[in-house]
Amino acid sequence: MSSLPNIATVIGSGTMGPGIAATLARAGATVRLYDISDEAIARAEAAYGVVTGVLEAVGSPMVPGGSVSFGTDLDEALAGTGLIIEAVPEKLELKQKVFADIEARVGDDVIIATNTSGIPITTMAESMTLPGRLIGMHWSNPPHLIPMIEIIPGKATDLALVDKLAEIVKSFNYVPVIEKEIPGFVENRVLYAILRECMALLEEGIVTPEGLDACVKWGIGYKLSVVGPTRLLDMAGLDIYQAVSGYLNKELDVSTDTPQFIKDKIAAGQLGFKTGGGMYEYGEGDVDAKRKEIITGLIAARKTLSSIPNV
Ligand SMILES: NC(=O)c1ccc[n+]([C@@H]2O[C@H](COP(=O)([O-])OP(=O)(O)OC[C@H]3O[C@@H](n4cnc5c(N)ncnc54)[C@H](O)[C@@H]3O)[C@@H](O)[C@H]2O)c1
Ligand SMILES: Cc1ncc(C=O)c(C(=O)O)c1O
Repeated sequence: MSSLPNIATVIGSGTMGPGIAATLARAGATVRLYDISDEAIARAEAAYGVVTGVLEAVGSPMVPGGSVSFGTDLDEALAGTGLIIEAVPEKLELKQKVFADIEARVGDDVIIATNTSGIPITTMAESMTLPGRLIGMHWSNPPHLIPMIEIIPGKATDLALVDKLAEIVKSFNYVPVIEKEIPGFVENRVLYAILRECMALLEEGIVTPEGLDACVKWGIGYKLSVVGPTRLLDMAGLDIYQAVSGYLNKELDVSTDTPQFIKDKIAAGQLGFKTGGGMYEYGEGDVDAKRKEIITGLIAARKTLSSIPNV
């Protein structure tokens, strides 16, 4: 019998919610996707066919009986649910308000998982009636394509939930990575270390955005998609790592704030795909075309990576 609850609820239907909902439905769950915004729900409904097409394309096994329903009624979304995944914007107070609204409506045994990118679970759980039921379940974007989920218990989390959630994650053929709590968790600590250096290199004019993307894609992304950073050190030689890190680590960017040129772009309304401009400019139809290229590339890469051994 699958460990995935029969009914699951996803709270927040923005970038992450719809892909999470579709993945759980594909694994056989009756999923309720909830948002406060009618537009967000309408967008998710309109895009649902594309998302399920992607799951089909990567050969994600389909357990019959799964479905997604879309709505803005929280009581309906939570009725009979066994697993709630919160995916609302990354704001502590908002998430805590959502947990309070949920706790007022569900039984004590319902698991509440949060897709926070890195706010400590312990902090988020402080306002909860039953803090032991909150656990970090960090999906990577796009969630219906990246088959790995970080699982992070907070200080108050009931430890039985860790194994339970890991079994749920395995039930839809994703890899659970269980971690100790630390701000940003593991994936975003590594990603943001890379992004900090990348943004500093751009700000200093050391390389163009196109050059940076090519260098990181081939020099780092391609290799790390096959070997992982730990094995990479064996491949390079620990002596080489010592020699290079000895002079290079002290040169790397250590700034603690978001770079000014990114703040300026945000102030000018340049947020990326969602506003039609960000690090690059996009003309009519360019965003849709880029999204398609990215999804096509991720499907092809996932098929290839799934067919070779873990190194
Ligand atoms: N975008 C990413 O790449 C990514 C990856 C992994 C994790 N995350 C994390 O997942 C969470 C969601 O991120 P996102 O990118 O999908 O955000 P988003 O801004 O794209 O979507 C959030 C959705 O939540 C809805 N919402 C706001 N308040 C709500 C409420 N009270 N109840 C229900 N819905 C509400 C909004 O209407 C919106 O549709 C964040 O914590 C984020 O850090 C994001
Ligand atoms: C820039 C960025 N920030 C956060 C996350 C996830 O929490 C992602 C991602 O999953 O890709 C990201 O790209």
